[in-house]
Amino acid sequence: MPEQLATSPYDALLLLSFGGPEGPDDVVPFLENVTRGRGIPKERLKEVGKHYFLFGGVSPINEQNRALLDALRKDFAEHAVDLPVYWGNRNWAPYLTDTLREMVADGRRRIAVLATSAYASYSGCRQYRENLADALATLADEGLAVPRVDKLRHYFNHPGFVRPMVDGVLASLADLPEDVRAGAHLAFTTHSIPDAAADTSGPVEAHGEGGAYVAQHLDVARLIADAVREETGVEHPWELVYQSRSGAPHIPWLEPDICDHLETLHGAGVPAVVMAPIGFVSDHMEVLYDLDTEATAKAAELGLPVRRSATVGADPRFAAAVRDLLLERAATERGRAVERCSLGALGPSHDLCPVGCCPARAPRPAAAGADSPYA
Ligand SMILES: CC1=C(CCC(=O)O)c2cc3nc(cc4[nH]c(cc5[nH]c(cc1n2)c(C)c5CCC(=O)O)c(CCC(=O)O)c4C)C(CCC(=O)O)=C3C
Ligand SMILES: [Fe+2]
Repeated sequence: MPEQLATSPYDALLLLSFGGPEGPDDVVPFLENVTRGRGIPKERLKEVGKHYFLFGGVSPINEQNRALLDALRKDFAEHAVDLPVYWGNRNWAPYLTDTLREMVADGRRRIAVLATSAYASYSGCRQYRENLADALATLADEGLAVPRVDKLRHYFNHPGFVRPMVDGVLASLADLPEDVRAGAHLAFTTHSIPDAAADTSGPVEAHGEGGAYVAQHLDVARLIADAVREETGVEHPWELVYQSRSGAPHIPWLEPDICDHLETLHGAGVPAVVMAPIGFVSDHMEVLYDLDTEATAKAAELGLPVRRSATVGADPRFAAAVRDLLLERAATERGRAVERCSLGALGPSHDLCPVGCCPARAPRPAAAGADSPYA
């Protein structure tokens, strides 16, 4: 096998995701799983439950992950990457712990993990690492062999993540009525998180206002806006805005919200907006409800033409990026110098989250980082 295709030391890839309900009876238990110990107001939970019921109690996220699994297996098969791909979720079946148990039963000892979250932050990175640590602790309690898990680096600035979104924004612009197209703004959106979580996101050196979370999103937004300008010859003004806020109103979260932003733009005479959900890997419920339903209704009320651009989902270029990240990390673990592909100003992210990266409010064990209790 040629050196660049060697997947050693890994014997499996694990797709680690959020999970979502697959029918009306799943919605409440799913929300209980998501919010356990997180202090989200009851009213907010009732509201979010309604979003799911509006779609028959089914989140699209699981189907999207199944499509991504297919895309990964196809890509690996076509490129002679002989590695089994598994799937486990934080909040719904197939649960992470069950998948890891199955992987151990299959003899997997060294696992590369791809999380369906591209950026730094407690919710997008450390929380997944805590879930991995909890699952490994359960395996250890059951007397099972504890596999080693390595989380692949953040891919927000990998071309296989950015380029499909550039195409998505171009398609949305092309879909706008011609008379408003040239004046359209690009509203890049991501999940709002508490200001305090943003400010401490990423390695300690990146802490400060907005932290790595905001800096990484700004870098991606700029990359996409630049590529769109190159392609269309039109300079579309852009902003990074937020969506899906939860938590108590007196706690500051990242702003402005997309709906307020649409109102501001409309008030300023902007003729059209493309909403580009760069914070998300697939068109899951946060996209379908918060953008396609709520923000789109807001825009209709204002008489503002909007389009929402696609996330990467199961794009073959994203699957190829995952292969690239996997082979890059495998080579690194074998002690080889390897090219680390990235676009933009920030450079490739670290492999191992350092101590103090994206801290939790209440410290808990987290796997796959410099402070991991596991080898
Ligand atoms: C940064 C981030 C991402 C992106 C990174 C990643 O993808 O991981 C993300 C993704 C997602 N968030 C999702 C769903 C939910 N998130 C919630 C709550 C929260 N999210 C937060 C942050 C994030 N969330 C935060 C700071 C909270 C507050 C509570 C807490 O500190 O934990 C709640 C509770 C109710 C509510 O308050 O909305 C729900 C139902 C789904 C599934 C969608 C589907 O079903 O299709 C996905 C992909
Ligand atoms: Fe969330």
